[in-house]
Amino acid sequence: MTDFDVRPITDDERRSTFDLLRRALHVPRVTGEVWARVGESWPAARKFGAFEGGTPIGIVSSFDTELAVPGGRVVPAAAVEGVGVRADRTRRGVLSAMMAAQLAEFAARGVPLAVLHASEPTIYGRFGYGSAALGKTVRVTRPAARLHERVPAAGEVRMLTPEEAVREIPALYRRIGLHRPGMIARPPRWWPISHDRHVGPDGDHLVAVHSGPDGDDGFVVYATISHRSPESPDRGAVLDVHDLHGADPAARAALWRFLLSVDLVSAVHARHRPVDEPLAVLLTDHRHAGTLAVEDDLWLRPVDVAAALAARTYRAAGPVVVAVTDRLLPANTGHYEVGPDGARRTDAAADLALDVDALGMLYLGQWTATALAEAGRLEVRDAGAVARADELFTTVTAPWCGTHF
Ligand SMILES: CC(=O)SCCNC(=O)CCNC(=O)[C@H](O)C(C)(C)COP(=O)(O)OP(=O)(O)OC[C@H]1O[C@@H](n2cnc3c(N)ncnc32)[C@H](O)[C@@H]1OP(=O)(O)O
Repeated sequence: MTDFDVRPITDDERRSTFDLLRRALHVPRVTGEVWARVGESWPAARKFGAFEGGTPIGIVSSFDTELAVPGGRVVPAAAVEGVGVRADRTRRGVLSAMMAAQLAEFAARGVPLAVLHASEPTIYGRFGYGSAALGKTVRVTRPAARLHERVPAAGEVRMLTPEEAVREIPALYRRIGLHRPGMIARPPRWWPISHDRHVGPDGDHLVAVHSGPDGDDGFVVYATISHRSPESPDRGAVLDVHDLHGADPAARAALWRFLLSVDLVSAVHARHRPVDEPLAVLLTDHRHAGTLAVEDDLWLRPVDVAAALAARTYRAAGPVVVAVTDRLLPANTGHYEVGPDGARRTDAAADLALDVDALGMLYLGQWTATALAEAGRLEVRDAGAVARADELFTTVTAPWCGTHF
């Protein structure tokens, strides 16, 4: 049995908790020189540590962001990151205690939704997070893959210098906007660690920007993995896409056209792309764009169920009453009516019942009520309500986060 306290960390505990996290994720501790550069991106704010005496044994962190929800609204959200427990203190409730403290703090601040990317899909369901957006890993083989002649071709692609990439991409990401449910705003502290480090003067990633009729409207960040060897000297490199965003389909197609035009390349590889990105129909031959995997991408937890349900829109269908159970935030447990004119609490009898993590799965439109019912994750009390819930919650565009954190 371990005796530990969970509390917000202090400024003096930033470095030791950062080191603890890196150890939990199996990456080496940073040197003093690196800490001097990245330390500011690990502020004490929004972090709970678990401590034995004064020694940290666990950490959970988050940052404030905004999340696009179905219907186009962008709502405040907490992005959970930096979760780790010291290897000799796992499986004795340390994470559970930190998650409970963090969720209580989100609820006290009135944050409607929390999101995260999970290192393992088995961890977060018990804390009310549901797998809310999937991402696919694609591989487009070269040199045969080419874009169909009808794919619109307008604008120009230009490569940026490392200095330009650091300077220009944050504003371009903001200009592109959060146009898909699941996309999040990237706060200033996200960029040094997740972008500048890769694309800046010491990084090994390349950046290309697309300019359309109204100026810059898309960018791609990618790395080049050389596959040449003495045994196969002619084998081309693989372009590994790290970040690709475009304001509209034409900008995104132009960036793919650019990637497929780079010489001495045998394949373009991209992880965590939207599941409905129409790569196959952009190409003359579907088979040159293979989906290697479809994985959980964004996990979502309604923190304030009433506010979360009211934030998104619903398609036209008869209303349904959903009973939600939330073990960790019991104030959420209750009945909610959801219809084309919005969502609110109700005393009416429930047509459907589910736990808050399953509501997280339904929320961005990734999973249907039918799928959740078939999997036993949604209890059906009125058979007609499942089809109505399918219609209400469905979105035309698949949800996608597109930001690693
Ligand atoms: C958002 C992010 O940052 S993702 C990164 C998450 N971090 C990592 O993966 C780093 C390596 N792993 C770790 O540091 C730890 O194992 C953690 C943080 C995943 C879990 O911490 P723990 O303190 O062991 O969790 P805790 O003891 O509270 O476990 C609660 C329950 O979850 C289960 N659980 C916890 N981690 C896992 C896991 N990796 N796989 C399966 N079950 C797990 C426990 O068995 C326990 O189940 P129970 O309630 O039925 O008994």
